[in-house]
Amino acid sequence: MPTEVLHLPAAPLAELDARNISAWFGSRKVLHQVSLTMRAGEITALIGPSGCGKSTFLRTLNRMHELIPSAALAGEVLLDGQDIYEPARTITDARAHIGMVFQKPNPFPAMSIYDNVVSGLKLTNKRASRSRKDDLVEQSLQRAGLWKEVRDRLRQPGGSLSGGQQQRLCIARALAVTPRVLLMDEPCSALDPTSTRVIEQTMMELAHEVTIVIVTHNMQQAQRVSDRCAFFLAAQGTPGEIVESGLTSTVFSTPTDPRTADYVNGRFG
Ligand SMILES: Nc1ncnc2c1ncn2[C@@H]1O[C@H](COP(=O)(O)OP(=O)(O)OP(=O)(O)O)[C@@H](O)[C@H]1O
Repeated sequence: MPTEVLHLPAAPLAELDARNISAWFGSRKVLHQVSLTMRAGEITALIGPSGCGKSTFLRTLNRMHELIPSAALAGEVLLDGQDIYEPARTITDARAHIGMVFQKPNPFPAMSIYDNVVSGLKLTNKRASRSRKDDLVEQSLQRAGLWKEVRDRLRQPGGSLSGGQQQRLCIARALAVTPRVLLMDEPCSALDPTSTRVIEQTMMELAHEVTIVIVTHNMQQAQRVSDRCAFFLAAQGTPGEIVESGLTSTVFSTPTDPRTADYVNGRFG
């Protein structure tokens, strides 16, 4: 590994703007005309009770929803003003710009830590020389807050790491393709409180360089990490909608809708 890391340019900060997103599984509509602006360089939290469509909404933001055979979608997702669903744009293109980290850490367990980090390059059809890969691995692991713990064991399998370390490895893998947006679907729900705090710290440091959208059930977490949040709700038998969105401090302290107040105060969900 090189002793000095080239400073690899980060992608410029980008805003993600979802407009009138409706989503279906078969004939069942699960989201109705959801619009939300996720501002550049901020962390936006999606909150709401189970089944109200938060994960589905998140998956529409990088075209993962359309991979489910019965799934359908209406609306637009603008990345810096350009719709990722335009016919000329590909799924691979969307993935290259909008990365995702899942609830359960999912590194390739038998693959080395090093190869896990660079594995995203192949998926997005990016190529890099060996020395550039070395730099990319170091920088991505640093940004994910994992470098110091793994710098001497990069050839060990990803599966040898703890759960929290594996999740930071997944964050490093997502960052290695220099995305402009990072989507995180309950990234800490499988982790202990200490690992959770480390991931939260990592997110807050990353927010200066990449726009972050996180689904969380943890109200304290939403308040600790997010700048803004959106409260989703699906009333009995109806598709999910956003009831209220805004600055997290406002949504939690002085919500305008009584349903938001009930939810953030733990009265349901
Ligand atoms: N692959 C699928 N096929 C059919 N229906 C689905 C599928 N995935 C989700 N749904 C349905 O879509 C609705 C929204 O689900 P979604 O997972 O987006 O909600 P959520 O708010 O993220 O829930 P949770 O907080 O429990 O993860 C639910 O009614 C769910 O049952």
